[in-house]
Amino acid sequence: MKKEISVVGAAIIKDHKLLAAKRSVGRSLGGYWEFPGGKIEKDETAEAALKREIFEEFGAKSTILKKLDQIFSKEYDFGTVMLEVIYAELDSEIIKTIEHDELKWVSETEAQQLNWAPTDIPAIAELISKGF
Ligand SMILES: Nc1nc2c([nH]c(=O)n2[C@H]2C[C@H](O)[C@@H](COP(=O)(O)OP(=O)(O)OP(=O)(O)O)O2)c(=O)[nH]1
Repeated sequence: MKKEISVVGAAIIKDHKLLAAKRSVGRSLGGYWEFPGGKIEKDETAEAALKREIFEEFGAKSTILKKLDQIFSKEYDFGTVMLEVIYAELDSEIIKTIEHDELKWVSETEAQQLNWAPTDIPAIAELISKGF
C-alpha cells in the first residue's frame, strides 16, 4: 500500500466566491488548482494544521469553521493523499503567497472550469452542491 499523506485544505468563501490557489510549477501536482492548506503534522489536528498553513502561506490569521464529513482520497505515484476540507474565514489580509503561482476568487461556475488537482474534483463538486 502507498504511504498515506494527510492533508487539510481550506474552503475560504467570501461574497459567494471561493479562494482557489494554483500550485507552483515544480512542486508535486504543480500547476493544478487547489485549496490553500497543506500536510497535517504528527500530533496535530486538521484544524490546527489549517490555521498554521494559512498563516505560513499568506501571513493571514483565520477562523476555522465546519469540516466536510467526507475525506477525499486519491492515489498518486508519490503516495495516497487523504484530503480533509474545512470551511474557514480570513481575519486579516493576505500579505504574501509563497507556495502558489496565482490566487483567484471564483464563482461556482468559474470553479467548475479550473483545472483542479484530481483529489479536489469531488470536493469541489461537494462544495458546489452545498452552494456558495
Ligand atoms: N495544500 C493542498 N494540497 C493538496 C490539495 N489537494 C491535493 O491533492 N494536495 C496534495 C499536494 C501535496 O502532495 C500534498 C500537500 O502538501 P503540501 O501543500 O504541504 O506540499 P509540500 O509543500 O509539502 O509539497 P512538496 O514538498 O511535496 O512539493 O497534498 C489541496 O487542495 N491543497
